[in-house]
Amino acid sequence: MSRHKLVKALDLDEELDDFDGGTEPGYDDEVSADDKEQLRLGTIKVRDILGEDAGIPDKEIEDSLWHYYYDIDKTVNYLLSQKTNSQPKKSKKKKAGDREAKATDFFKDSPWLNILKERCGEILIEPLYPRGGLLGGSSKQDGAPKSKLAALAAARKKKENQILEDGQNATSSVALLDKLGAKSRRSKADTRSSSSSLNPQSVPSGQPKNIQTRKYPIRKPQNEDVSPAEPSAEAAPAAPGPLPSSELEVKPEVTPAATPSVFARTIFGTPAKSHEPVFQSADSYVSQASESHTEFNFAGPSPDDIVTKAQNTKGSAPKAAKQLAPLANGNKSVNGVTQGVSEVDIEDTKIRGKNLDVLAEFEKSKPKNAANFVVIGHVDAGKSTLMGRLLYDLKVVDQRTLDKYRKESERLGKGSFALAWVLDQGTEERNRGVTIDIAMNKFETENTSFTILDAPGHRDFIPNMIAGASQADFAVLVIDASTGNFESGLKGQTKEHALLVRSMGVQRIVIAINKLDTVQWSQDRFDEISQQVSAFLTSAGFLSKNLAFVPCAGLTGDNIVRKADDPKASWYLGPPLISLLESSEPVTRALEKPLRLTIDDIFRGGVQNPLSVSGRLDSGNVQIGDTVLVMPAKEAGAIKGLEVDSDPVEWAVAGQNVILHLAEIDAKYLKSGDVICPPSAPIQCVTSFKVKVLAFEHIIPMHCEVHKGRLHALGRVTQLIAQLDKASGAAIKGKKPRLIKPGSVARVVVEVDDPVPLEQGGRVILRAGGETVGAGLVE
Ligand SMILES: Nc1nc2c(ncn2[C@@H]2O[C@H](COP(=O)(O)OP(=O)(O)OP(=O)(O)O)[C@@H](O)[C@H]2O)c(=O)[nH]1
Repeated sequence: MSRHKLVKALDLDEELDDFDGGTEPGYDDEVSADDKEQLRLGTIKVRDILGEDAGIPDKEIEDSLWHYYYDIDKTVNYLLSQKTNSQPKKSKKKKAGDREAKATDFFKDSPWLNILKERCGEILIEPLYPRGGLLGGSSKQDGAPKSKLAALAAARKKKENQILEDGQNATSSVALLDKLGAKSRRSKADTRSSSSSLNPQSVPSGQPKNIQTRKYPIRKPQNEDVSPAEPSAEAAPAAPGPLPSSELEVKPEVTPAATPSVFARTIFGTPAKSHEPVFQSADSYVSQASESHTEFNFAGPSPDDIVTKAQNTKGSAPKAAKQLAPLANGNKSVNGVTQGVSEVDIEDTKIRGKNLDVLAEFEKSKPKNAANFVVIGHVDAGKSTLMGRLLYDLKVVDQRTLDKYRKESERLGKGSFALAWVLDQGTEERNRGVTIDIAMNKFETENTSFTILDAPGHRDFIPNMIAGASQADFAVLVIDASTGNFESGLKGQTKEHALLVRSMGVQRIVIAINKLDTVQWSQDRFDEISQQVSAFLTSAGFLSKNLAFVPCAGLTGDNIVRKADDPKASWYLGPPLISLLESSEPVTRALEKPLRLTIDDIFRGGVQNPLSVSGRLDSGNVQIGDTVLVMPAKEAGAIKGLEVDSDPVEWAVAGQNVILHLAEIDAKYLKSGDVICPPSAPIQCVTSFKVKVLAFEHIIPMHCEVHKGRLHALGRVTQLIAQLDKASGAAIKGKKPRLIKPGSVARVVVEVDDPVPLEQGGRVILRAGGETVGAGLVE
């Protein structure tokens, strides 16, 4: 029997939300009747395999069954190895070796007890940018740069000051910066297609307007199948600079990292390799930058450094942002962090905003309904194709672009992926025919402004899927209806994705039963799949009224934006997918709460904006001129510019996807997953927290990864405080639990190595050994 049981009857609202915890921890540790029966049946099966004369007492068999969660094969293997090892030993050395083998054998199926040290690093997703001072790496100690790359940056800055003192003219550097092609990383798709061959009358009343698309960069998580991209840090030794290359940090080979960005390549001198730019229109940018970097003198200050410095000097603006007091004596407590923040006197920013009443402005603006939806489902269910079709039929993507994709994909022998290429823009994604990271695209209908978050279906990229789902208001679950594929998908990521989005608070889900062309639009097949999926989703905590099913074929466009053409589909009288999307409820915005923005991406927003971050405003509001705090670095900075959906604006409110152009803060204090908040109401950073967790797998004290949006932290479940009653949420009295079974709810303590910004009510996902083991609410 596998340990990986399916989780049934999980009503997360009931189990996680609707109770305020029990009184005292406790758990009835006695073996339940169910367990006893499993042990009895298991013992019979093990005896059958081992034979009656094996000479192993029942107790030993039961212990092994208990350890292996009743897995017969593992139990038999273990008992056989025990038996072999208990033979008389020939020598002392052999004895020691046997003991070691026995222990290794015993734990070989317990991944959390057998994690190689180097794998601990592997399970984190590397940010797109190289860490260590230039970008990323928000944690710092005693104000000193952490890595040698940071030292390289510091040395460069020192030299830059020298040059400025010598009266070097910054103007030429601006020109050089222009030459380096510091363009916006965003690509705007052609919003007005004139040449679409599709039937324009078929587009429903909700015609798209003012449509923009944006592709997020590819992050690359651990994945054995994917040929590892060149780790970003590897580029460092090649870069000339004050430090000898041997002294620079080189990441271990086991840590696959994202391909260096154009910016990183420019700075570090790594030649652009097989990876194409992430954005549609960035080809010229890459070649320009690649050419330029060869002429750039790395020993001197970077053009941006010079420009920024010159700007600061000109405006006689002293550094407004201050480094906040480090944690006193390494005190890692929540209070320590908060106190550290409150003790710091943050100077007012020199950037002058209009000091608007943002909430009043928001009310005045009569905002359009906005919704983010995440597209989830098993690998190859047709998610990207479906979204590509949606964008094409809505004329977000024009005919010429699609023809180009068709030609290129056919050349690679992947002609059927042409529509998926609208979203999958990374070279590796296209070569392999799989989505690796969230692709973000926008489109508007008459009533609503939508943001699509196309998630990868492959199990190796679940962390990226989690990042996308954390920003979603509702989900579109895509199911491959073709023979055999629905069944394998259900066992695979269909269920896991659905459980994950529910755990992250998503309540509404549109189910696109896709590829119905492959089963001749069989109504029976549609009904069979709808019933099974509906049963699972309601058991996972979705209300029936929040489920909507549509039979469709992304490849042909039937029932996506227009009704199906195929006469075999005439039995379906309901609306196409676009109408179901449009019926989504308006987003509830946490306008009154303090500002919280989890950083999704950090990039160079252009010549005027050397440091920009993107993300969704979880709560509160911001405006130009605001001073903000970045946690956990505890660094303050100022907002010098703002964009909402790629348009420059004065202010932004919760629920909007924004780009903040920052000033008076160094990029080295920022990384994906960090939180931007007001200095007056900073988010707490913790190294230990209690979680009310719903177990997807067995949970014992074990190593795990903590995921919250783009935040990933290595940690451990250190205590199982109590198992909780699923109905009342009260702690079950008795001894502390030894393990939490799948489907149970428990209160556990999780510790992480470095402080992470987390607050009560935050939803986290716990993963271990590449599996999602639980989801919970931070208490
Ligand atoms: N016959 C048929 N094939 C489809 C349909 N939709 C997608 N496909 C094919 O299914 C394959 C996978 O499509 P993708 O869109 O890449 O699937 P995906 O779910 O985005 O894949 P990942 O993001 O990598 O998980 C491609 O070959 C598509 O052409 C459909 O409606 N009918």
